[in-house]
Parts: sequence; C-alpha cells; structure tokens
Amino acid sequence: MNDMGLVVVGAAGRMGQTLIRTIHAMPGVRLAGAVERAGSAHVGHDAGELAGLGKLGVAITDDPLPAFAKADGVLDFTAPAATTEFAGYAAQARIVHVIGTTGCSAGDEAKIAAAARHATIVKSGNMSLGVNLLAVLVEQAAQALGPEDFDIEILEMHHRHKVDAPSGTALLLGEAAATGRGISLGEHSARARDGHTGVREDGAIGFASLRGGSVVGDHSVILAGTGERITLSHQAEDRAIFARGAVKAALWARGRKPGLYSMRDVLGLSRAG
Ligand SMILES: NC(=O)C1=CN([C@@H]2O[C@H](COP(=O)(O)OP(=O)(O)OC[C@H]3O[C@@H](n4cnc5c(N)ncnc54)[C@H](OP(=O)(O)O)[C@@H]3O)[C@@H](O)[C@H]2O)C=CC1
Ligand SMILES: O=C(O)C1=N[C@H](C(=O)O)C[C@H](O)C1
Repeated sequence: MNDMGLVVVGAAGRMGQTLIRTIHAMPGVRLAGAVERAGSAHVGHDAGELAGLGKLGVAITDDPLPAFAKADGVLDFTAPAATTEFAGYAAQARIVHVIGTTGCSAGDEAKIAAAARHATIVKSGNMSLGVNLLAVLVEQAAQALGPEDFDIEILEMHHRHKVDAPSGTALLLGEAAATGRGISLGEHSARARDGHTGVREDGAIGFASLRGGSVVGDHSVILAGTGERITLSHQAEDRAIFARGAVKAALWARGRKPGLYSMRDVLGLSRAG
C-alpha cells in the first residue's frame, strides 16, 4: 500500500510542529498538506522549515478542502470551533480524521458524532500509550475499591498556555473511574472547590487543575481511603508521545468503516470485565 498522506491542521502550533516532525520520522506516512487559519503569518511558508526540518516542499495553506481532497487523513490538534469545521470537511472528503483537540462542549461532540456517520474518526483526550494504559488501571482500581472506602480525586498540571480545564486527559481518566464504579461522571463530578464547600460528597470524583511553566502534562488519580492512599500517575515528558499515537491512530483507521473510535480501540486495550 502507498504511504498514507496526512494533512496537519494547526500546523504552526505546539502539536502541529511536533506532528510534522513525527510524520517525517515514521514509516508508512507522508506529509500531504499543512493548514493554518486565514490571516496566520505562517501561510505560504514551507511546513518543514517551520518544524525545523528544512524545506519539504509543502506550503502552509489556509484552504483546507483542496488539501483534504488530496490526502488520506487529517491530524487535528487545534481548537473546538476549528475541529468541528474540519470534521465536516473530512466527512465530505471521506478521509480519516484523528482528533486530539480538547475542551469540546456537548454541542461540539454532537457535531463530531454526526460527521462520524461518513468519516472514520479517532478522538481521544490523550493519544499516548501510557495514559491509555493508565485509564485501564484506573477503571480496575475504581471497580475494586468502592466509594464507601475510597474517594477518587484527579489532579493535573499543564504549561501556562493551556486554555481548557480540566484537561481532556483528566476527563478521560474520570470517565474510566466512573465506568469502573458503574456511575455517570456527569452526575458525580466535583469540578471546582472554593470557600465553604461543606464536606466531600459521597461517591464524587473530584478534579483539580494547576497551570504553570512548560509542563507537557502531568496526571495523578488518587484513591484516598482511611489510613491509606493509592496514586496512579503519568508524566508526559515530550509531545512526540501524542504525535506518535496520532499517526498510529491514522494508520489503524485507514480503510476502516466510518464511526467514532477511541485510542483504546486503536491500542486494543480492553475494558475491565
Ligand atoms: N489528545 C492529545 O493527546 C493531546 C491534545 N492536545 C490538545 O491539542 C490542542 C492544541 O494544543 P497545542 O498544540 O498545545 O495548541 P497551540 O495553540 O500551540 O496550537 C493550536 C494551533 O491550531 C491553530 N488553529 C486554531 N484554529 C484554527 C483554524 N480554524 N484553522 C487552522 N488552524 C487553527 C492555532 O492557530 P492560532 O495560534 O492562530 O490560533 C495554532 O497554531 C489543545 O486542545 C490541546 O489540549 C495537546 C496535546 C496532546
Ligand atoms: O494542552 C496540552 O498541552 C495537552 N492537552 C491534552 C489534555 O488536555 O489532556 C493532553 C496532554 O495532557 C497535553
């Protein structure tokens, strides 16, 4: 089979540049296009030069549709408004859409699910192998250690530029804990505490977010019992772990029937029985 042609949208971003370098380094894929928003100073420049690779002969464009028409897939780590728009275009072009963007609203998720009727979409709040394995462990721990004995709190820290909270990963880990407990995260999460909060609500899954410096992404799931505490954690040291996962997801999705898939589908990580 030919190398899979991938378009990177948000090509000038932190993840966009990492994706361009990762595509260049991985077998089975090639950079087919690079997209930035209209008005970006990067439009017209070579994507390889922007990513520190030297000239690749792929100019950054602000016109996604012609780029998608010549590609097999799109890697999208941008922003919710852009991602919902790209989902429509990817469905139109019938190409794979790998979505790493976080901070999507319920309305955004509905638009993405609608696009997945025509496109093969892989979406995850975290594309790394480590975090997706951690989610399996969290699900198992939450199932084994019930709410009468253990409280679950999720702590995350990210760089000063991050715009959404809790992180997509924290929510993914919260979903895993809720699944393990057989409850709905929406009905059992404590998202912010300030002032006179009263005592902790029984069975709640709590979230706390820290922002600062250049932290790539730290996550801890704390199961706090009386007299003992278990902490399951992951530290991302390099954005390449997310980019490699995204490329792996695109290759996995190629030729697969339309639908909305997760990284756990891609990695074959089973759910707790
Ligand atoms: N799932 C995962 O594994 C991971 C997810 N992420 C998520 O990925 C997203 C991006 O993160 P990061 O790279 O750090 O952010 P950046 O802000 O560095 O990059 C986002 C890029 O997308 C561009 N962009 C925004 N809107 C459009 C548009 N309409 N058309 C084209 N380009 C657009 C931005 O341009 P401009 O600057 O002009 O707005 C920017 O270049 C976040 O939601 C983050 O949480 C990050 C890492 C891993
Ligand atoms: O914005 C980031 O940087 C990251 N975002 C993702 C998230 O919201 O969890 C994944 C990773 O932690 C980095």
